[in-house]
Amino acid sequence: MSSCCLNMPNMFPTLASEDFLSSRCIWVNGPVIVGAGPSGLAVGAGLKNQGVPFIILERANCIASLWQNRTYDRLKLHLPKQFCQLPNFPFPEDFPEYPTKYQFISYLESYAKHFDINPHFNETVQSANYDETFGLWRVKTIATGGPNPIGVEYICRWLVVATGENAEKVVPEFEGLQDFGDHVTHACDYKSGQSYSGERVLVVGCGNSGMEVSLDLCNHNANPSMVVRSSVHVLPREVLGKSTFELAVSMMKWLPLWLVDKILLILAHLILGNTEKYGLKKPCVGPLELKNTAGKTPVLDIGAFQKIRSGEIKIVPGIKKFSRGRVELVNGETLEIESVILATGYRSNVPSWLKENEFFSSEGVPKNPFPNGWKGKGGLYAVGFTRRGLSGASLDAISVAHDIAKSWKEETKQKKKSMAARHRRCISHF
Ligand SMILES: Cc1cc2nc3c(=O)[nH]c(=O)nc-3n(C[C@H](O)[C@H](O)[C@H](O)COP(=O)(O)OP(=O)(O)OC[C@H]3O[C@@H](n4cnc5c(N)ncnc54)[C@H](O)[C@@H]3O)c2cc1C
Ligand SMILES: NC(=O)C1=CN([C@@H]2O[C@H](COP(=O)(O)OP(=O)(O)OC[C@H]3O[C@@H](n4cnc5c(N)ncnc54)[C@H](OP(=O)(O)O)[C@@H]3O)[C@@H](O)[C@H]2O)C=CC1
Ligand SMILES: O=C(O)C(=O)Cc1c[nH]c2ccccc12
Repeated sequence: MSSCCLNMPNMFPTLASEDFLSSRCIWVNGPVIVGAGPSGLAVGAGLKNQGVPFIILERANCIASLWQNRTYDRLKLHLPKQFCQLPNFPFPEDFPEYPTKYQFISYLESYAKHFDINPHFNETVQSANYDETFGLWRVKTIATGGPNPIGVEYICRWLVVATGENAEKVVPEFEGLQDFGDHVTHACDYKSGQSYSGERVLVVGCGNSGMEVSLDLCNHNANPSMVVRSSVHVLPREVLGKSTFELAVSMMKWLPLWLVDKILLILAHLILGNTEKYGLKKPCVGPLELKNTAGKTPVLDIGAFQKIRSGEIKIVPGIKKFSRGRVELVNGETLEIESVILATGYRSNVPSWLKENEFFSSEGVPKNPFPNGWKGKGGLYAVGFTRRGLSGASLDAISVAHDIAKSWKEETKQKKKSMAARHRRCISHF
């Protein structure tokens, strides 16, 4: 058992909270991990391997909810599989170079089963506070799995934040969007272009989501116009049959970042031609530098660019305003459209629940850059905020599980020693 119910007011009088609905307060003998995505599962696996008990709290009703509930049907990993597997459990050998989302989900299900990880589903963390007096975290949740929602409070020494860089969708405000009509969807709710067949669709945003949604729309006989309001790097997913990402990783071992960026841009030019000619202005900063500094992922093209070149995907500039069935662009052009898909990205939700501002920034990511952003003070940890996708999450998870296991073992040993001493004192009294 990793946790037990306590009558908290007797044990820690100052920790009891009047304004909290809950009748349940649970002491966790180990860390509380928030989020059962790849990051949370990878930390759980590392802790299991070292015999450390823990609990995982997950707001959804399943593991990897981003992948299961908030991605479209035809999604594939866009980095080769060796960069996407989690620690201590390789992908099955028959997986293709770029596994489908269903293969990835099935791998994650096997991962959880293999390490016997059983998250608490339907439990959303509402707040987490550090109690300086006791050196403990108080994590409050609402559990909605039963007939009525109940509040639960967990008390623990270690808190692992694994809620991801993509926890909430970004929905920008546009003038007149409320008058446009009902057909406005965020990319996280887009499943397939099937229901858009024959429609004129405005796709807002030209990151990997905007590009891949536009491509999928084309493949279902819809007519997408994609908004490029600033700039974007488009790289081919592969160069002469070899993954561009893998090539970049190899070059990074020998060459400085700026040079790798230059080489990537030359290769992209050789393979795709001049992308700027089609309205895809390039950022001033190179693709990897931009990923590292601003978190903006370059597009790894899987076919959208060909559709842009052929005119099947139309590129349009920024949006001025919407009206019923229409959008007006900053260049004065007006488009008649049936639907809007907002491929406008995601953000962290950490600031909404973690009461801490030393380790995490106001954007909800660790302030320290990679590789130093995984450990805060007072037993606080972060996994999966490196802007380095699944491989970054795996590296974090290994460091975090190792560090927690070390201090859990030390503290457990000390607790055992003091209990033995107390026991001896008791015996000597008789
Ligand atoms: C469409 C898409 C495709 C991607 N493809 C790739 C790829 O090919 N390769 C790659 O390396 N990366 C890719 N990424 C990046 C992606 O961030 C990682 O793949 C991965 O999902 C990150 O794992 P995570 O566990 O950190 O976050 P998530 O997968 O987002 O998991 C976080 C979990 O925390 C839960 N949660 C959030 N808030 C709370 C709360 N308050 N209480 C309880 N639970 C909470 C969420 O429900 C979620 O299940 C992609 C991202 C997107 C959006
Ligand atoms: N196959 C795969 O593996 C896939 C991976 N992903 C990953 O998921 C993550 C999220 O990607 P994505 O969803 O594309 O989000 P991104 O944050 O990468 O892109 C958001 C896009 O929306 C634009 N945008 C934001 N606000 C506005 C606005 N008000 N008006 C016009 N445009 C706007 C941005 O433009 P600007 O740059 O000007 O701010 C940008 O082009 C990335 O890491 C990506 O790599 C996504 C899809 C597929
Ligand atoms: O798909 C993503 O969002 C990722 O973060 C994967 C990723 C990590 N580093 C990169 C550099 C270039 C393109 C994708 C990635």
